[in-house]
Order: sequence, then structure tokens, then C-alpha cells
Amino acid sequence: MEHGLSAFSDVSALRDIASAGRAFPRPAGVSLSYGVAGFRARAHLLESTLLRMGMLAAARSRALGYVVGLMVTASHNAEPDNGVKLVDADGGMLHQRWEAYAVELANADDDELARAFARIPCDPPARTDGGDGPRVLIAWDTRPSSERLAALAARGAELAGARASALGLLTTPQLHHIVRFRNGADGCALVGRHLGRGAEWASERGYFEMLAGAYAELVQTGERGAPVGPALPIDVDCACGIGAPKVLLLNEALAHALGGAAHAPELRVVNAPSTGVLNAGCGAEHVQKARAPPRGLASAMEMPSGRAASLDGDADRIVFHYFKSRAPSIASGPPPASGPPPASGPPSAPRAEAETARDAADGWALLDGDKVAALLADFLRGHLRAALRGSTMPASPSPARATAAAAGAAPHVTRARGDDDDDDDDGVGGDGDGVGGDGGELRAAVVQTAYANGASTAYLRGRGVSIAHAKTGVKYLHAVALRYDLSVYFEANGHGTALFSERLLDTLVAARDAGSAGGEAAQAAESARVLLACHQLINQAVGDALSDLLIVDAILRRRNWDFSQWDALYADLPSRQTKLAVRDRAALLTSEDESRVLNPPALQRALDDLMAVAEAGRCFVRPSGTEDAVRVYAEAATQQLADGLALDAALAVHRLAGGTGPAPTAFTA
Ligand SMILES: CC(=O)N[C@H]1[C@@H](OP(=O)(O)O)O[C@H](CO)[C@@H](O)[C@@H]1O
Repeated sequence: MEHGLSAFSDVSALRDIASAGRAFPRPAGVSLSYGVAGFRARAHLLESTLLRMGMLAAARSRALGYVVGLMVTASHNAEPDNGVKLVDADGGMLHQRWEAYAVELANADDDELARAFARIPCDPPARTDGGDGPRVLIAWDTRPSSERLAALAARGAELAGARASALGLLTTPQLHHIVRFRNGADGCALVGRHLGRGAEWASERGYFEMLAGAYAELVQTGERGAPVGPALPIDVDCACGIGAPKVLLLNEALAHALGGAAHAPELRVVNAPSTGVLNAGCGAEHVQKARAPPRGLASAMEMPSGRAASLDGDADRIVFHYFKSRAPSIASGPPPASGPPPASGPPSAPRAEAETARDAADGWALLDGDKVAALLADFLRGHLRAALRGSTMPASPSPARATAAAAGAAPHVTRARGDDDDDDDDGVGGDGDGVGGDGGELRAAVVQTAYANGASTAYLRGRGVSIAHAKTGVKYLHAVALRYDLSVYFEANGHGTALFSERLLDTLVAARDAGSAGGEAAQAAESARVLLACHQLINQAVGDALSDLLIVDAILRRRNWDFSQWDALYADLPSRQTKLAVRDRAALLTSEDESRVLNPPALQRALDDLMAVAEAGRCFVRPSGTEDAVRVYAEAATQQLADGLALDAALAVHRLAGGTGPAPTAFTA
């Protein structure tokens, strides 16, 4: 039993829960595991799960005394799938300790459901929510099955004694934002002191206002006072999902914040829901895994803006791409002091190897999550150094625990920086990049997974940026990122964000406000202003495609860079991903950092032999947390070697880890 909480004891509600369990039976033979982002399966298998997760969300809200969220989506999965993601009171993902309750509840026998629910410690000793009672905000994506599943979740929440509010169609990050700001407005200590306009921004409208306002702030000037680059259009591949209507709303908000559409970057919707099947041949997952442009933007002719972005099915991740022949040319200003040299700098020879046949033919290039992280890390780090020049760190007993201390919150509900609650399987390495002020050191780092391209890691290291490592899945990256004062985390697939600690924000506010003194202080104040606008723009709860889209565009405009200049930060090592089905993917066990197979041991021996003969070869395999498949990643000195390594590794998995169906002969995205 968790501290201070007792079991749910409303006997009549438990009776209702028991009968609902029988009315929506669990499909026979289906056992669900809580993957890297909640439960996912074919939609028709999920009715009992959604009902039960509505109950769990109610319990979580009751335990914390704050609003929580429930998102119905299967993100990048195929349209017939669906899933559920739970949003915790601080706007983050469900606390890992509660995942065990989620699994227990989702897999309880129908007759056991009420008893399983009654075992969840969720009755607080006294109400802490000002009497509003438990409340679950529910939103869903555009899948045909989503609305019905959302209604079942609402029913589950109500049976478990919570009020359920249906917010309708939202992106996943929007729901995270609304939960966070809603609780922040109510003074929830978990959310931090630097929230901005809590109550005003606790809505979809507020979300757009916040983003557009921060973007407008950032594009007031270019770097070092140079004129800012022009507002250019960008084609946004919305994966035939929820991103499409939201991009249109973002256009309106930008036009409003910037004093007219002419001053805003036009976000052109490609692949709206009415034009095709969700995630099929389009969207971030397709583009990044297949390393090919999406339908609708498959040639330079189809991409009139010369630059594009692809969102995934629930718009929590984004990758960028462009055709080199059509990239809009920007009269390049001087390179920023903090930034790397422009296009001509990095070597371009490896790029030729990296390009697939399609790239070579059309000059198509992908800018993935690693490239976004590199751009952000460079930009934020440069401004951080400038903002801290001459500043004094606020005295703080332990920066990492500042939020927890300020919160005074019970340890079992606090997910503050450095909270050891999440230390079980963080898989973190890296010490952090100390950026000093007079009174202490702020720690900054980029957090990557095993999927990060080796060239991106080398680039960041070469620029003195510290790298920390985490397991695949943003919940792991986020937990590691919270250990730093400023951290940028991105998965190569485009899921990520940047986090600012409370201590850093205190310091930035002080530096900004000291700016009127002139001289160096004025420069520091300007960088502090820029960083505070970034904090407002970058979603602090979770990776957010729309917020990432805007910050990338703002940085490029401030630097007067086009996509090719950004792309030239470093040349990706050639890589290839594929996946294959096995009898039982849970039987494949990997090391903490996922770089090595522990079981079956013969598989790692085979992979070692393959890597030994491929120049600069690196490969690893791991069971997917979202699909019934084993994923294979390979990189090597040439595309041909990377492809060969990936296929050989897939064959080794098939042979030694119970592959089903015919042995793989081609790549599966
Ligand atoms: C290689 C890859 O892209 N894996 C993705 C994918 O997880 P898997 O566990 O690999 O299926 O979906 C996750 C949720 O969206 C995302 O966090 C992760 O990065």
C-alpha cells in the first residue's frame, strides 16, 4: 500500500464495476503489456481495456487530488489498431509505478475486476483537491474506433467515481498540455513555478496562443541582432490524422500573433484525414523508417515550398525533409557566434554513401530527430552561455530536487528532477555539461537512445555537448532528461523536446530583468529572453510535433538558414531499420541500454560476428514495445554495408529467436 493512501472502499461503486466487467468481457487469450507508451492492439480487442483504463485514470486522479488525462490513440500504428495513453497530473506520462496497476487491471479476469480495482491504493486520507473530486479529461485521435473507445473510458471513469470530460479530437501533446496547465492553474505543486498564464492557457485555444506568442517573441530579431529571415511556407504531411485540423488552427493563431498571415510561415496541410488511410505511406513513422518521402510529397514537383515536415498519427513526433534541388535559398547572414559553420563546413563525402537510390535520384534528404536535437542543442547552449555570463546561480540545496522541495508533495506522487522513483531502469550514462555561473554549475545534456545515428553522437561530442543515454521510449528519455537543468532529448524518429529546470528558469528571469543595466548584462538579458521564449514554445510535458515544428522554424529564421544549411551540421552514417515477427518477442532479452542481446546468447554471438566484418558496423535488435515484432537496426560505413548488415541481422533473429513465416528477404518499415 502506498504512503497515506488506502484501498478504494465504495461498496456500491465496486458492485457497479463488477457488473461492468462482466458486460464488457476481456477477449479470450489476449494478455496486454504496458509498452513504451501504454496499451496498443487491434481496436476490437480493446473495449474492456478502455473501460478499465477509465477506472484506473479515476483512481489516479483520486490518489493525487488532481485532474488526469486519458488519450485514445495508437499513434503511428496502422489504422485498425488503437490504444490508450494515460496523462499524469503534471502533464507527463503515467508514473511508472502505476503501470503495474494498469497491467493488473487490464488483464484481470472479468470476475476479478472489482477485487483488482479495490487493491489499488487510491483513497487519500483527506481530500486535497478543494472538493472538486476526481476528474478525467478524455481526448481521442481520428481513428474510426476512437470515439467509441473514448466513451467506454468515460464510462469506466464514472463507474470509479470520477467526473469524465470529453474534450474531443486533440493531439496527444495538446491533452498533456491541458492537463498540466489545468492543474498548474489550481496550484498543483508538481507542475512548477514557471508555468506562464496557467488558467488562461489551460485549453486548446490557450495552447495555440502560448505557442504562437512564443514563436512571435523568438522571431522578433535574428541572431546577434541581425535581421530575422523571411517567413517561408512549409508543407506539413499530417499522416491523414489529427495533425491536419490542428495545423489549420495553428496557422490562425500564428497570423494573429504576428499581425497578419503575411508575417507568418504558412503551414500547408498535406495528407489530411479525408485523403487516405492513417499512417499508410505517409507520416513520420513511414518517412523515418522507410527513409522515403510520403505520398503527396514524393517528388520535388509535389513539394512547392521546397521544405516539408511529417507528423505521426497523434502529432507527438515530427521529422523534416526536403528536395535539395528545390530548397528555397536564403541569403545567408553571418554564422552565429554560438552556432556551427554553415553549409560548406562539414564534410560531404559520406553523405553520398548515405543516400539511398531514391535520394540520389531526386536529391531527397531526411532531417530526423537526431538532427533536430543537434540544432536545438547548439542553439540553446549558445544562448545559455551568453545568458549566464556574470550571473549568480540562486542558492539551492539541490537543484535536482528543487521542484520536489517546492512542491512539498508526497514522494509517491512526485516526479521531480532527480526523483529516484524512476531510477529502476533509466539506463542513463553521461555526466552533463557544466555551464557555470558564479554561485554554482548548471548541468546540460542531450539524451539519446541506441537508435541515435553514430554521426550525431560524434557531432555533439565534438562540440563539447554531454550525452546521456536512455532506453527506447520517451518515458525513459524524459526521466533521464529531468536530471539536468537544461536537456534536449529526441528519439531518432522525431519524438522529443527540451526541458528547463526551475533553478535555470529562476536564473534566466533574474538575468532578463537585470538587462536594463546595459553592456554585457544587456546581452545576457537578450539571451535570457530568447531562452524563456523557447521554454514557452517547447512542450515541457512531452514531445510535441507542433511545438517542435515552430521552434525549428524560429531557429532557422533567426540564423537565416535554409534546410540544407541545417542538414550540413553533420552527415548521417548510412543506416537501415527493419522488423520481423517472432513467436514470442518477450523471450528476447536485452541489456539495460538495449545494445546487446542477453537471451538467446547465440543471437548476440551471431550479431558480433556480423559486425566484425562490416566496416564501422553497429547493429542491435530489441523487442518492440508497441508492435508484435522484433526491431533490427544497423549502421555501417556505406549504405550497401548497412543494408547487408540489417538483413543478415534479421536473418539471425529469424533463425535463433523463433522467427515466424518465411525468412526475411527485404526490409519492412
Ligand atoms: C525504433 C522506434 O522508433 N521505436 C519507437 C516505437 O517503440 P518500439 O518499442 O520500438 O515499438 O514507438 C514508441 C512510441 O511511439 C517510440 O517511443 C519508439 O521510439
